[in-house]
Amino acid sequence: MNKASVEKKYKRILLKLSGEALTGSERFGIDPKILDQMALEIGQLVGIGVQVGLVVGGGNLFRGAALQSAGLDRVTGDHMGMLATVMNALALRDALERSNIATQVMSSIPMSGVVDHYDRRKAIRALSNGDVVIFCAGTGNPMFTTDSAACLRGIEVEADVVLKATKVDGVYSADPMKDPDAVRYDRLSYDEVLDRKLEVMDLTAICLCRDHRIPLRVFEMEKAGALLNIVRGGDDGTLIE
Ligand SMILES: Nc1ncnc2c1ncn2[C@@H]1O[C@H](COP(=O)(O)OP(=O)(O)O)[C@@H](O)[C@H]1O
Ligand SMILES: O=c1ccn([C@@H]2O[C@H](COP(=O)(O)OP(=O)(O)O)[C@@H](O)[C@H]2O)c(=O)[nH]1
Repeated sequence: MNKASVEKKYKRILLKLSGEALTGSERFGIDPKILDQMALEIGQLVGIGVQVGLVVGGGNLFRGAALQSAGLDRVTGDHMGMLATVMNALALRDALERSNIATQVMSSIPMSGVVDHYDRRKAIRALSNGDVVIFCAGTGNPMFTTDSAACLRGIEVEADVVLKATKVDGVYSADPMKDPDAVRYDRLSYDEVLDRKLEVMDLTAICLCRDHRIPLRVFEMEKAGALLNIVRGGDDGTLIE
């Protein structure tokens, strides 16, 4: 089958995977079964010629805010959080390469001998060649999140959309994990998310997407086939644009 002939809505995507999604049935760390499942789903996209950039979180290992609550200095905690995303990226690359998917890891924090340093032009070239590129170490700066890093890298590499894979199946009027009466939206404008302070993503990330007019879709990672369906034009989750 000719990859180019497969109908798809997006040619280049930036997929954000939360660190917590990697824990699967475990309480902490990385569940290898989840990695293999993700490699399978990402492989389906590569198989139809979609260019995939990935940003991976670190919340399954460390979060700066949580470390601060435990008494650590916030900036030190954020550095630990960013290093956690590098570990997740290495694990994800391993799973992708075991599935014969060519993958490059680029870190915002230089880490010679372990992963490449982020270089926008090299990233675009790798994506154009069909390699999966995993962007790790967030933005490289404390006080930010990997959601913001995903939107930033998505804008920089000129992705058609940012897809945020998460635990819930879209954006709701309130946190659906806490409020059983919360109502799910199919579509929202950036300003509606900001004005209603819908907390599914941090507001910096939403502002970046609004200012650079890149659409954003929030969807449930555990729903099998959702990712492929979205790339082919399906409407799983909530579209923010
Ligand atoms: N309005 C909302 N709509 C959807 N999810 C929301 C909303 N407000 C808060 N959330 C929460 O945001 C979480 C998604 O954020 P995510 O970044 O994947 O998780 P975390 O911040 O734990 O890493 C969901 O699990 C959900 O409980
Ligand atoms: O640009 C960034 C991105 C991440 N982090 C730190 O890395 C942690 C892990 O990232 P995040 O919480 O976004 O991961 P996720 O919730 O997606 O698993 C954060 O809590 C921050 O401490 C940071 O300091 N700067």
